Amino acid sequence: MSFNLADISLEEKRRALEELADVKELFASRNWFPGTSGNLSIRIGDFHPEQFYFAVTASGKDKTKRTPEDFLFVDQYGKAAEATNLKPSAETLIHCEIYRLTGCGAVFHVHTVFNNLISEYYGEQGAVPIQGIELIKAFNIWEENAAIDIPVLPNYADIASIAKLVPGVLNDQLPGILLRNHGIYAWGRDVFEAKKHLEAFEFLFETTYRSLLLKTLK
Ligand SMILES: CSC[C@@H](O)[C@@H](O)C(=O)COP(=O)(O)O
Ligand SMILES: [Zn+2]
Repeated sequence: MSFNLADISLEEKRRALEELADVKELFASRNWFPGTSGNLSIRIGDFHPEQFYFAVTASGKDKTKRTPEDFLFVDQYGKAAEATNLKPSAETLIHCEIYRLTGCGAVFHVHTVFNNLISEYYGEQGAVPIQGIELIKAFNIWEENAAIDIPVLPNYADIASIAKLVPGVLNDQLPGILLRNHGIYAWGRDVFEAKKHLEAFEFLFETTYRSLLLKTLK
């Protein structure tokens, strides 16, 4: 089995780029890309763990702007799958690993104040424990008073070293991983689901932060 980027219809590629541009614009309006941080991707075409393609944000761009040079297509190794001067996100290998292991359709990464503070607070522990908050249902976990543990990985400078740790912490039930003092990776079947998951994680981080602070006032 082998296929090329050229085998995927222009219509599907155009739709993926438009969806990415729209969600990028929305997240930018929430100040979710401070200082050019963050990266987004959408998978296109067929999926086989050993071969797939996705559109990803180009590295180092001002992600609050909409330009013709915002995205490029890469393969399962994170290498450009077309002739381009653009460089894929420096963190593309983490997207590759998440796609390879989950077969999901979209991966979103943002740096926010709340996800950074919470990742450091629980960094040593290696996971953020959250229980009994309604929005856990956004992850399709419906039991009453459900408890989740959001994994926190060390923020190595070498992205390949972080990517190697992903299989060890991946949990079928939970579409997200924090990098310590860095940000969150959230994913889903498609853009709608990945966005829903990312929003739920951010809500849970903010709630956890504020509730820890409230407890100090007792
Ligand atoms: C400029 S700070 C952010 C980067 O170091 C990185 O963490 C990030 O999220 C964006 O990198 P990029 O290569 O633009 O995808
Ligand atoms: Zn980042």
